[in-house]
Amino acid sequence: MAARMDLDGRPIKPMTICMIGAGGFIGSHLCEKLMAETPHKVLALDVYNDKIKRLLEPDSLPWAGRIEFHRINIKHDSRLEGLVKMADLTINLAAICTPADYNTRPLDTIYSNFIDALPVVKYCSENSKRLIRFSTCEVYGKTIGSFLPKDSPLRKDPAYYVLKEDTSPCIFGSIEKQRWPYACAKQLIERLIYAEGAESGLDFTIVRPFNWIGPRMDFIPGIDGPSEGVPRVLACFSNNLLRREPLKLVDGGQSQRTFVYIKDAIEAVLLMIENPDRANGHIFNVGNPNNEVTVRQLAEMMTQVYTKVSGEPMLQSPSIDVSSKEFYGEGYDDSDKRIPDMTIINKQLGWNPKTSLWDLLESTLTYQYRTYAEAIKKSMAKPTAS
Ligand SMILES: NC(=O)c1ccc[n+]([C@@H]2O[C@H](COP(=O)([O-])OP(=O)(O)OC[C@H]3O[C@@H](n4cnc5c(N)ncnc54)[C@H](O)[C@@H]3O)[C@@H](O)[C@H]2O)c1
Ligand SMILES: O=c1ccn([C@@H]2O[C@H](COP(=O)(O)OP(=O)(O)O[C@H]3OC[C@@H](O)[C@H](O)[C@H]3O)[C@@H](O)[C@H]2O)c(=O)[nH]1
Repeated sequence: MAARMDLDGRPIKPMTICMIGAGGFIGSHLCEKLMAETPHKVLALDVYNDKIKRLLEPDSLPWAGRIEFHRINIKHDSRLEGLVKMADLTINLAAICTPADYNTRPLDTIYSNFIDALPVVKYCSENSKRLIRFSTCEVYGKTIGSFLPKDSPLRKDPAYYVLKEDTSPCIFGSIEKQRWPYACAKQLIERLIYAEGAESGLDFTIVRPFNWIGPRMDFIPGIDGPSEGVPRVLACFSNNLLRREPLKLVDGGQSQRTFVYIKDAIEAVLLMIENPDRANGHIFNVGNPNNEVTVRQLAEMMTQVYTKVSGEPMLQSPSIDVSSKEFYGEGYDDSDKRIPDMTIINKQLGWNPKTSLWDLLESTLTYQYRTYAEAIKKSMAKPTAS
């Protein structure tokens, strides 16, 4: 492998990365990228490894010896400190991060996103190790514009909705709205890490992903996850399409999101990993401001793309409206609109997303169809117990 250069033209030294949550959606793509394109070594920590199994076996793989899986629950495992010490850099991805869990398991959500993340910060700080912490765009909560009267012309002014790392406030709902423990826990750990940087000199980078989507995201209920489980929207809609059910639009599907292709986003993370001088001390939005849709538009586009990749005809009524109470239960609330400001990541790392929403849905739904269509047909053909 030719020597890799950083953005300032210096050769990049091979490093050891302790990746916590490496078996998840983002972790699996990051491991794949690091194995295929870099000389770095990964200590992959997770409770599951299904999504990275093909990187771990067999021993003849070109990167064998550079990735090591450790089945560890970071809540209670004394091996964690030793693994952080062995690495040059720790990346913490571990979290409960599906909205259906926030209002139904708020305690687990707070523990997972704050309490369980504390020792990782402590070990990095005490041992002078660099930390890349995965936070979320949800720390912004709702936009300022959402509080303006519906007909206010200011709602069209980007100053009232574009989300900037260094100036936008974090606006959450009331305590009864249990959508927000996740965002609040993520915000507090960001503040703690920032304070460790200021007071103890911790080298940190905070990543705020804006709806990264692609293959291997979450699970398909009843196939590789619980039948009653509610994953994030990409997997919910994929499941509906695969089962030929209408897509469920929560509260009319009026909320807006910007979606970025996982492979574009991983490029940004690799730049952070390999350019510490440009990434340390920064908080980065990572998203695609050009891919904004309402959830209703997302449903329409996914239906069209799925029809193309599967060759199956569209349903007569491709979507239905459901209330958030019915879908998520009591206490659900929502972010209205999420457009990332890209100034900081552009200036520091020169990164820009490339893939359009149509193209990323086409490759993702092709993957979903190839991976799950047969298994779903078989499971639906089985007689159900009466
Ligand atoms: N995907 C996105 O668009 C998105 C958006 C915003 C924030 N994030 C953040 O990025 C990170 C990764 O997200 P993802 O989409 O890959 O989610 P994911 O659920 O696929 O991955 C999280 C992984 O962490 C592991 N994990 C959880 N608790 C653990 C513990 N106690 N010990 C060991 N492993 C544990 C899980 O088993 C899972 O494999 C999370 O912190 C999430 O909050 C993701
Ligand atoms: O079947 C569904 C699922 C979801 N939705 C809606 O689709 C939108 C997106 O829902 P997702 O489940 O993907 O999650 P959200 O974008 O709300 O939050 C996510 O944002 C960033 C991360 O930190 C987390 O991964 C998660 O909290 C929401 O408005 C939700 O109500 C539907 O209308 N129908």
